[in-house]
Formats: sequence, C-alpha cells, structure tokens
Amino acid sequence: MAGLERVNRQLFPLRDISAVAELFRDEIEKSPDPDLSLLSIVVGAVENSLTCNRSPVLREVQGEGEDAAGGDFEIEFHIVDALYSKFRSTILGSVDLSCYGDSKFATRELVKKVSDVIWNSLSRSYYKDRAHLQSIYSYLTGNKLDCFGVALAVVAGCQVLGFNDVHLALSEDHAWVVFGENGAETSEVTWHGKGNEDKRGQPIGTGVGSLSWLYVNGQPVVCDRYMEVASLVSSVNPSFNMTTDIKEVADIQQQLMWLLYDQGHLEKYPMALGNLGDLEEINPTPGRPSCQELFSQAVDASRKYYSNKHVYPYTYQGGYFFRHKMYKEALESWANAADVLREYNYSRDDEELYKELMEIANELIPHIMKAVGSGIDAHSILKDPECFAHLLRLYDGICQWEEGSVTPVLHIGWAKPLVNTIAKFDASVRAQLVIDLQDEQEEEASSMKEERVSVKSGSEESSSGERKSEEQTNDRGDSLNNNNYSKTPDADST
Ligand SMILES: CC1(C)CN=C(N2CCN(c3ncnc4sc(C(F)(F)C(F)(F)F)cc34)CC2)S1
Repeated sequence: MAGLERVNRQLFPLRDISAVAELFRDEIEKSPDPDLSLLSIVVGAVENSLTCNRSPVLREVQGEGEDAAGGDFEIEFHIVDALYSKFRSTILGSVDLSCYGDSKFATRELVKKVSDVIWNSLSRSYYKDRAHLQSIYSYLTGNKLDCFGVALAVVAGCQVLGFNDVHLALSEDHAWVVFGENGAETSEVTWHGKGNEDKRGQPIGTGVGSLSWLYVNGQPVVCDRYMEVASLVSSVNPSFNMTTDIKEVADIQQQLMWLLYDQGHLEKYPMALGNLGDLEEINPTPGRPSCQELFSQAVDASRKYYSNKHVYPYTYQGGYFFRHKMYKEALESWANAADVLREYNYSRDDEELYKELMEIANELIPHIMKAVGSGIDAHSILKDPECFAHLLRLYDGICQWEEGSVTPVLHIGWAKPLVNTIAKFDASVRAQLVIDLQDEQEEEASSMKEERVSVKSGSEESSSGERKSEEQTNDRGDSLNNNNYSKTPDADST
C-alpha cells in the first residue's frame, strides 16, 4: 500500500509541529518501508512555506541575526496528494520496467535510467548553492535539486518502482547509491563539486580513487530506509537568510531527529548526531542528552562503525569546545581530526575539508592565542605541554595529508599563523619536546616511514602515527559546500 493511502488524513491540514511529528511517527513506526517521497514532500512543503514564502510585512518585523518568528503554516492534504501522485506518475511513466529484466534486484541500467529521469527534468541552469533545494517538494514545484537532493530522489524513485535494494550511501561530502544482492553494487547518481563531468552510472572506483576522503576510504554511511528518512530530516534547512533561522523549522527538525534517535536510526550516522548536537546547543531539550554528549556519540559512531575514517565528528566537537572557550579540549578534537587525515592524500575533491582546516588553523587557533594572550586562559594553555602536543599533532596530520599528494596543501598563509602560535608557547614547554626518530634499520624493513614526536608532560605523552605507503596517489574531483549539503555555486552544472 503506497504511503499516501496509509496516511492519517485527520492530521491534515498540517498546522503545527505535532501534526508533522505524528505523520512521521506513523510512517516510521507502523510501516516496514517508510515512503521517502511522501516524507520529503511533507517536510519540504513545511520548510518552503516557512522560509521561502514570506510576506514582506513579516520580514520587516523579523529581527535580523536571530530566530525569526516563523508565522503559521498550513499544508493541505490535496496539495500533498497532488505532488505525491505527480512524483509517482513521473517515475512510473518514464521507466518501462520490461526493459530491465525480471530480477527483483535493480540493475545498473535501471538505476542509471532513474537518475536520468530526475537529471533530465531539472531546470537547465540554476544557482546550485541555494538553500531549500534538497527535497522532493523542491523537485516537483521548481525542478531544482542540489546534489544530495538528486541522490535522495533517485532512491525514492527506485522505491516507487519497488526496488527496495537501492539505498543511499553517504560520505562527508558526496552521495551515491548501493544496490543488488547484499547491496554489493555501487553507482554514481549525482554530480560532485564544481565544473566536473558527472560520473553517473559508473561504479564507485575500487582503485586508489576510492581511498580518498571523498569516498571515506571505503567507509561510507550505507543507509537503510530509516537512515534515509534521517538524511532527509537532517537536510532540513531552517535558514531564512544568511543571518536568520526560522525557529519553527529548526524545532520541527529537532523533534523529528529525536524521534529517529529514539528508534536507533541515528546510531550509525555521525553527521546526523552532529547536526542534532548543533540544534541542541542552540535550543537544549530538557531531559535529553547534552549537545556535548551528542558530539561525543558522533565520534564514537565513527570509531565503532567506520574505522575512525570520518573527520567531521571531530570538527563538530572541536567547534563546540571552541565556542565554549574550552580551548584545550578543542585542540585535542582538532588533533584527533588531523589523525584521521593521515590516511588520505589531498586532492581537488577535498576542497570543502581544506576550507574547514584552514579556518581551524588560520582563524580559530589564532583567535585562541589572542584570547589566552590577553589573560582569558582557564587552562593556561601556553604553559601546558599537552596543548603544545595537540597543536603539533594537528599540524603533523595536515603535513601527512599533504605527503604523497600531487596537490599541495600548505603555503605561506599557513606558516605565518603556525610560527606565531608556536612562539606563543612558553620556552619551558617547547623545551620539553622530544623527537624520537625510529632506528634506521627498521625503516628499511618496514618500507613505511614512521616518526614519533612526543612532548613529555608528567606521565603523558602524545605521538604522531604511521606514514602512508608511497604508492598511494590522488584522485581528481571537486568539493561541496557542507553548510546545506549543496554544491559550490556554478551557473550551469546541469
Ligand atoms: C562540522 C561541519 C563543518 C559542520 N557541518 C557539517 N555538515 C553539515 C551537515 N552535513 C550532512 N549532514 C547529514 N548528512 C549528510 S550527507 C552529506 C553529503 F554526503 F555530503 C551529501 F549528501 F553529499 F551532501 C552531507 C551531510 C554535511 C556536513 S560538517
């Protein structure tokens, strides 16, 4: 039974958060196969009505730079019904299933066909970096989707066709699909980055290209239906403009995220836990885990399920500590993020991550140095050898990221803040730096260089890790803007 037939029509017209939450709860708790297009249309309609259709009068009274009063929304059943039918008929009307064999599993050709149907119905040229282009509501009412939205729409399209083996695979900066028996096959279905030929229809490379951060070294978040619901909720964007969020949209997103959290559907989804942490930091829900706990759960999930190959859990956590002036903890989180980087070679695919690290090294850490320099130094950072060790581990990780890459990472813009920062630490702290170079003979044997740096501080010492093997090379590609899942601006990438 399709999603709309089982929906509780008494809930309509949807006028408040609890009605939207009830509809999602029914779909998540009562259906073995939550209907992605239904849920994406509903939450996209709410987001659109509260953030996009603003009456000019309301805009004048809204305070800039804070949560604006979102006013009311009213989502009529017949609107959802019409859009839901439009999506289903678009997909069913464009794909002749007799052309794709009689296997109950999807084929590569089928997945590519669904991707083509979505792709060829998008507007010719639109600003891809815009917010609110992630939902099937946006696709149906404006023929616009961002790169995440295309991937989600392809999975939703395959669900309409009855192929429940097609699922969303997510890295920290790209999305694709898995399909076939045991989800053993992969396929690109959307574009990545700016000005790059899309690779739609191709499998995710198994060569060194798949060892890049873009494909998280073969450790993507492979979604089931419920985690796909979590991804569409996580992609809800409450922004009204660059400085103002609509509080109702954030509240709805937060409540839906807790609903999914309680059902265990965020357990293996570090970025969703991080997003929930951000929402809780702004507006804590009484009786719920703190945002700090959520950021820590995101780190644990990456370590437990993805061999600690994800960087963003540590940058979510480090950002939190920084905002709360917990500078020693922030340095440790950022050093832990850099330890993940060591495994990767830097390439054009990694521009988004590069920007994150630039901000940490060249803006946030200099800010900390200024703050502690002027006396706001709860931990006496500059006298703490462990902080110095975290700083060196951070930079050493970035250096190792660069090693073996065809594209350089560091330049003078990095060196100046680094030199200034190191110089801020007490000479007595710097004097404790002990660099143990591994014995030469061992180096030949292992053909992997390893160098240990430690800063003796009481009992503790911190050290850097293994070097990459020399044969790893780079892959090509570009980046995405991770603020709202959309890509960097490009006039006509589709
Ligand atoms: C710590 C940060 C710098 C703050 N926000 C970050 N986000 C915001 C939310 N975000 C996400 N949050 C949930 N799920 C996903 S799936 C995804 C993606 F795979 F890249 C996609 F689909 F291509 F856009 C991105 C992303 C991207 C990363 S990283």
